[in-house]
Amino acid sequence: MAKLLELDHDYFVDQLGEKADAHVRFTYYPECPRPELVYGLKPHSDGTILSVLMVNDRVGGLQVLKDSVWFDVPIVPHTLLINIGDQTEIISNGIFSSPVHRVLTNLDRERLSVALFYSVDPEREIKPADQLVDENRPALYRKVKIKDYLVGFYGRFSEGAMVIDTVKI
Ligand SMILES: O=C(O)CCC(=O)C(=O)O
Ligand SMILES: [Fe+2]
Repeated sequence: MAKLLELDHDYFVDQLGEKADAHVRFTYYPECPRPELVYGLKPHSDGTILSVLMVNDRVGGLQVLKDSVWFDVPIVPHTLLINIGDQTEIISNGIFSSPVHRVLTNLDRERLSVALFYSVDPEREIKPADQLVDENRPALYRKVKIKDYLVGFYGRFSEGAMVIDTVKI
């Protein structure tokens, strides 16, 4: 990613800091008698630098939003899905975007996923990289402490709002 943005090759690694956070979420989605009424996971973007997702290789349900249309994420067995998160969107000044995604429920099949979330040290602040800001492309996001961002994250998520909107200039 740093190479594509013409940043120092370890730019993102440096941003992570000494106490970068990694955690894992196992999600079990049971069968749902009314899938048209219930989300497995409602629309959100991940608050991370990157998320690595291992999805069920038989039951779909993950969808990604592009140009106001929901697309099914195809199932590719034995494949890990790498998802860019909000922290990367902020640091890249919007050049990489953190996709909005959701999970649908399934009438008669249960589903499992395992997600690994990688984040900057919660005590650090992030902002768009100086090299990606100039008069033609001003900073699109304000500086934010990761801890504050993630605290807001779960509150905003439960309200169905997009947390990244809170740091947009
Ligand atoms: O279960 C999935 O396929 C996606 C999980 C997800 O988006 C998340 O945990 O943030
Ligand atoms: Fe997610």
